[in-house]
Amino acid sequence: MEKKWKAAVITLSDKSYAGEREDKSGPLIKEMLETEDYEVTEQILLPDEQEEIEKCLCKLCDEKRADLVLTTGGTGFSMRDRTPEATLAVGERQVPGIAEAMRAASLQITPRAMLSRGVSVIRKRTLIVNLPGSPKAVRENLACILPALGHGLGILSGSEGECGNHV
Ligand SMILES: Nc1ncnc2c1ncn2[C@@H]1O[C@H](COP(=O)(O)OP(=O)(O)OP(=O)(O)O)[C@@H](O)[C@H]1O
Ligand SMILES: Nc1nc2c(c(=O)[nH]1)N[C@H]1C(S)=C(S)[C@@H](COP(=O)(O)O)O[C@H]1N2
Repeated sequence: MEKKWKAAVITLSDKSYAGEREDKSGPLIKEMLETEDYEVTEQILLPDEQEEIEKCLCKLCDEKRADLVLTTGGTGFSMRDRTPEATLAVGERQVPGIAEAMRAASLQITPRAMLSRGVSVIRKRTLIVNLPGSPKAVRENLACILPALGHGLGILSGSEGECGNHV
């Protein structure tokens, strides 16, 4: 059956891009999305280069018209971590609640959750969400937001009008 949402996944990792470490986080996101109502149409691996990240995000939103773009990696304190800056640069509207929810849930697991600077924004009809880099963090953060994403994507795409008080 055709999936409802078109999703793209970008891994930001200098090591994986250089072939020094297998990217496990991008494929994990794809697997988690595909157990739900998402088709992952693009899976991309990039180094932590802000300009490249911005170009890629714009292309996925403006040309490919993805409903959802999930990034993994580059949200920490390392000097080359620029994913939030690139995301904010292309975003038209901020969605702070998604990052707030992920950090709140993750803080129940590890105090290091506060070290992720990840953000979430809307550009045109696409929602972009930054996830941290490790597969463990990806699993925990994505599990936290997945139950609410579909409703937001429905409103963004115009296929769902009202915001009812569903649990
Ligand atoms: N894409 C990934 N695939 C598998 N493991 C990852 C990935 N990204 C991060 N990790 C794991 O999470 C740990 C911490 O993530 P962090 O983003 O600091 O990695 P890093 O190796 O410094 O990043 P980079 O690849 O950009 O140099 C890494 O040491 C690695 O074990
Ligand atoms: N749920 C959850 N969130 C997490 C973690 C984790 O293990 N679980 N790791 C944290 C750590 S150690 C860091 S440094 C930040 C940033 O990760 P990044 O630099 O790989 O993007 O995410 C944090 N968020």
